[in-house]
Amino acid sequence: METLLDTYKHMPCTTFNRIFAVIYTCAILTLIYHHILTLLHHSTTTTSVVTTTSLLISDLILTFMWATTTSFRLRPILRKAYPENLEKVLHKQDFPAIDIFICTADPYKEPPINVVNTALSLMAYDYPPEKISVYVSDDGGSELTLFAFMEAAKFAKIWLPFCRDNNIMDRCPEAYFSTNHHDKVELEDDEIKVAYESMKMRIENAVERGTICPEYISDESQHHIFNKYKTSGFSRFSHPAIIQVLKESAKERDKKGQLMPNLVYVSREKNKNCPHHFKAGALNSLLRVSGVMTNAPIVLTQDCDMYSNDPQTLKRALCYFFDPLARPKLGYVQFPQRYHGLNKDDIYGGELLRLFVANPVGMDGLQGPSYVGSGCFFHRRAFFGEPTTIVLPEIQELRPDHKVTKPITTQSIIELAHHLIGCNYENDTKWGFQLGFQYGSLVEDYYTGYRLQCEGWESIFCHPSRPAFLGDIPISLVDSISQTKRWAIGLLEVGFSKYSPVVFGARCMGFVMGLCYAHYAFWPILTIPITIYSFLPQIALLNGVYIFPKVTDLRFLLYVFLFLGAYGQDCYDFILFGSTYKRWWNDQRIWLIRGLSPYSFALLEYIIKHLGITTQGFNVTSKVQDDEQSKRYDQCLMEFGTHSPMFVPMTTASIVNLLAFIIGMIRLLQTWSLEKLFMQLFIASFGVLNSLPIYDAMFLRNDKGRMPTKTIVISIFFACVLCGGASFIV
Ligand SMILES: O=c1ccn([C@@H]2O[C@H](COP(=O)(O)OP(=O)(O)O[C@H]3O[C@H](CO)[C@@H](O)[C@H](O)[C@H]3O)[C@@H](O)[C@H]2O)c(=O)[nH]1
Ligand SMILES: [Mn+2]
Repeated sequence: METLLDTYKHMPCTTFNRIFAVIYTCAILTLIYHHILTLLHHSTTTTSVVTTTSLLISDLILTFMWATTTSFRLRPILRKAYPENLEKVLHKQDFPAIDIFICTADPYKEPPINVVNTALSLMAYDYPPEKISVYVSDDGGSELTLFAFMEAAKFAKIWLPFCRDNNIMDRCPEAYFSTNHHDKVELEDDEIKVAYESMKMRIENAVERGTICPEYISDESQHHIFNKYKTSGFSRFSHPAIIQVLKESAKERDKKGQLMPNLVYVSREKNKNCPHHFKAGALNSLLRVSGVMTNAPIVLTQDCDMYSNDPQTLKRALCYFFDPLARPKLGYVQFPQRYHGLNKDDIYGGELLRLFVANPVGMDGLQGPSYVGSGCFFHRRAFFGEPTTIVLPEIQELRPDHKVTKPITTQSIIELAHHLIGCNYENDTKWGFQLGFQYGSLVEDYYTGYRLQCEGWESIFCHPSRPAFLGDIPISLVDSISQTKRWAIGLLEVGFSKYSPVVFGARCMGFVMGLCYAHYAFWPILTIPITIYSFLPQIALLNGVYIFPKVTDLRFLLYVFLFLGAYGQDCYDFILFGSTYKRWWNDQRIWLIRGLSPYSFALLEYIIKHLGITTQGFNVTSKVQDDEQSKRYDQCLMEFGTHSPMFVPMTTASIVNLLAFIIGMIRLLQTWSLEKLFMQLFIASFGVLNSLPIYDAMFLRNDKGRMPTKTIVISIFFACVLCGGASFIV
């Protein structure tokens, strides 16, 4: 299909994917059939009943996950937008206004200078500046963040005209100054660099001291604002609402006399007795504040570390909003999350290629991709009910079609805005349920996108070759798996709710879309098959029990096909979407690690929560880079450092696999017969191969990121208990 603004085409692999899916399904059914036969007719001892049942359960779960993955492969499409044609369709004065939301939550984990960089890169979009409003939500309630943005407001005056006049691509100052190829613009460049460095120095200095140097505060009004943060009892968990308009488009011009975007700082009221719903709560506050101030029809949500890497992105997104043929009920346009600073082989699988690229391409051919929290342009209207029936907010000023006529600094507007972000404002309203971003899951992004699509909204995946946004990735193992754990808990909350994708979702959106969403919702149950396959065959081998068919058995070929088929197709996807073999290998390893640790912990915590014992918070991922740690990350070393219970399952598994491998090899040398041994020995060897970086961290390295002795001791203990305990039972 082709229009002036965009085109799309089906991926050539579609036919192959569909045929392969049919063949693979037959193979799976045969295997399951054999498991059941074995269970009914050949399981005579308790051990064999237990092992066969475990394998049956594992394979059923793997089958389910395979089916959900396949739903992404049935109709993948690739799109292309032509932002250069936008003005042929739409006069410049008719370009819509946009409200950009940036969330930050902790000045020590999310350095304000980085948040400022993100904001500047977005303010500098190639777009009429007076139509852009940037709203920053500070859930950290910190004057350090406010101070950083006051500085940014000043710096923007020279940065925006500089980018515009020289047509700069890297509009994030930090990214611009850390590359060296800016030839033409040297003189001005130096001057701006000095201004940037001095701003950076002041902001970092303030963060380091934890307070703002008096000489940085230029006037009385600023003093007055910062005093708000010094009142007694003020903390990030308990403080009044603070809104500060740092730049008002209508009043201020940049150094070259052009209009500038609005820039508004918002820190919603917090109170220990009021649930604040983490990021979803912050975003709903911004929806309301921006509603009364500017009420732009287009809204962009952005994580604080995700800076813009391409000034055309907004126009690119608008291509879809203004193409009536693209999607009639378009609710949002999602760009993938991409990252800067990944190490060469991406040791923690931080690229998340499947999650952020391959799967969305697949969903794009259906009803559209899920929402991933950042880099997503929404129709404001999508937050107010189904495409055909609007859900009205409690006050007229918040309606998506309300026209704002007064300047944003009007006293009555400022007062109303403060009121709208009070702790108790949302009580007895529809916010978080029928209006705005959804509450009730730690992955508010996934859940919100899901519910929007259930309501009938469609979405589009936009994946230009130059990344639209670039963000930070966790560079230590514990950060990476803690993030996965938080996601997993959030996903379970959706998976086992009354809105579960397998039932509710499939009914609203159709079976295949339901399966796509179910793929994520039930991610964490992968822990069951992965844990069983990481321990059971190995422990059985150690005890001389053989639980798989012999090499000469036909069923052996079935296993070979199933294994190679799944791994092969996964690898093929990786290469197809432009990654490398090594990255794929690391990704499949981290898949195993996630199955062993974060998923199992998530499942456990989810259950504990449902017994009403505790609740989980949103543990913000650290975006601070420790130099030594960064160096090890760049060398692709796995970072352990300090003990975490989450390291134990993976380490225990690596020890058990090593033992099984050694004993298996000894048995092989003694008997020279591979027939019965082969499959279990193969699985153990595969485990060992995957555990190489773990052995390295345990025994060979002596840098600070090596595995702590405590983890080693605990893991060895568990390994002994497992192997010893099993031999006792057998
Ligand atoms: O109470 C909170 C907690 C977090 N945040 C912000 O949410 C964003 C994402 O937090 P981060 O720690 O970076 O989480 P990630 O796991 O890296 O983020 C992914 O997963 C989140 C859901 O768990 C989504 O919200 C994000 O958009 C998505 O990028 C950041 O800008 C935070 O400042 C808040 O504003 N308030
Ligand atoms: Mn993040």
